[in-house]
Amino acid sequence: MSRSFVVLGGSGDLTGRLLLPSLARLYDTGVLPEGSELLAVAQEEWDDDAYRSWARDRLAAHAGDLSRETHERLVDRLRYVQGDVTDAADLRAALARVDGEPVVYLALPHTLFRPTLTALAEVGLPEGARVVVEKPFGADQADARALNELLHRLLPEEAVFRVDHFLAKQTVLNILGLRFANRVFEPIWNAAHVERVDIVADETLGLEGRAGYYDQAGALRDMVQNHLLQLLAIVAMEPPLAVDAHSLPARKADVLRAVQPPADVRTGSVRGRYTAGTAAGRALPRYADEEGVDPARQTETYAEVTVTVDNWRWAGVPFRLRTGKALGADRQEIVVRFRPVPHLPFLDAEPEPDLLRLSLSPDAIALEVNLNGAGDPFDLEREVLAARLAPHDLPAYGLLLRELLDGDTTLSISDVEAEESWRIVEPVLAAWAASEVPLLDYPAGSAGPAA
Ligand SMILES: NC(=O)C1=CN([C@@H]2O[C@H](COP(=O)(O)OP(=O)(O)OC[C@H]3O[C@@H](n4cnc5c(N)ncnc54)[C@H](OP(=O)(O)O)[C@@H]3O)[C@@H](O)[C@H]2O)C=CC1
Ligand SMILES: O=C1O[C@H](COP(=O)(O)O)[C@@H](O)[C@H](O)[C@H]1O
Repeated sequence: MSRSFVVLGGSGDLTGRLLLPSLARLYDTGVLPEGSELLAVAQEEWDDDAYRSWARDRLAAHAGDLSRETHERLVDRLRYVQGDVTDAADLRAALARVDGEPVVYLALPHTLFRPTLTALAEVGLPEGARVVVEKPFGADQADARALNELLHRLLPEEAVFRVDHFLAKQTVLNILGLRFANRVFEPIWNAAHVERVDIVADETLGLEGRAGYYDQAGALRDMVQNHLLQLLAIVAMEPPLAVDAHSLPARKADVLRAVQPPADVRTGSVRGRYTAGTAAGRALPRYADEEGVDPARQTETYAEVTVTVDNWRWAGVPFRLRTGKALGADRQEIVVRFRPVPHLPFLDAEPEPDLLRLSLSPDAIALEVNLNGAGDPFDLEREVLAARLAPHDLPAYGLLLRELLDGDTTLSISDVEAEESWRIVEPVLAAWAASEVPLLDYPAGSAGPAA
């Protein structure tokens, strides 16, 4: 049976920049069955033609490498319904327009997940339906629990897909290969050999017109609660029995249960907000002056939190999670820093620690080591053993949508993981809301707030 997508929030940035280009690619590669359609729901007063015209623009901007014919094949299958997704009558009318087993995709601001699922529960879903929920999964742990209860009333857990597109990034999937398909890393992948781990997602992008969502989320909810903790989970988890829907989410859930927030949030976290400046050659206004921002909300655009993983393998190793918008350079990487050797047989040498850099953009893996240099064989020099990863056929969202169509939840976030991730960040959110940690300014284009 063909599957049709009902995208709630089908006129948003996520849909235009990531979902439509990925769907076009899936049509192109024959993964998406010919009869599949996409029904977008949003509040704009558009008809099908107006929506198709918007979609054409988005595809031209974000899927320029695909042919016009491929764009048009998708555009022909797009339809639009104006409605309020929190209103049961509007949802019923939208669902009545699609045949078969729908995939209902909540491409919405997180504050709308609960009212939307409540309305969806009132309407009910046909047998075989699937529901996809974007990140952040709610606003806090209580909200996540309520969302899980609503979802479980509607569907079995196997039909729920909590998306975190970082899991489908090439380097992240390669961490599984690196760790579990090689003999060399796993014996040293523990507190005896690893001194610290840094997980960084710095962006030069600013708000980019997303105030409606971002100003209520902030950097901690937007990136740390989900993407960065998922990266930590993949780096720190125990070996899964198999890379499948049973083992992978279960091992990630285990390690997330062991993660502890900073003992003192005042010293274990930093929050900041950008002021006017130039990032990646673009002049950006103060965040507080961006359209749609309420400065009184004190929304942070930079977040840094150091957590520990209190289990046998990682006791005492700090994991620093850092992300920010409007920074001086794009940098997405995990850096594993190894401890010094127990005895150095080279006199007067003070070598840097070995570093394993897992870069998510570009997708690359590099091991920085100390080797004997040119000339004097007793001098040490820094060398980098590097590999660029072979490109995947599909971008992260394409891969996730393919998994979703196959009904494979290996890369979905489980109900337990979603709630545990909130447990970890909640003390930080509470301390920040109580102004226990100052909101530091940093100029757009800089390296971030001075810690
Ligand atoms: N943008 C990105 O880069 C990424 C976003 N995400 C996640 O995707 C989700 C959506 O983000 P994004 O697309 O950026 O947000 P946007 O603010 O760009 O889009 C929100 C969408 O929701 C619609 N909407 C809002 N309220 C209602 C309502 N009551 N009824 C019907 N439609 C409504 C808006 O339509 P209208 O304006 O007509 O109301 C719009 O289509 C978030 O959870 C975000 O975390 C995840 C990864 C990347
Ligand atoms: O989920 C999100 O991720 C993007 C960064 O993802 P990338 O794949 O473009 O690196 C971030 O810009 C956005 O704020 C956040 O919602």
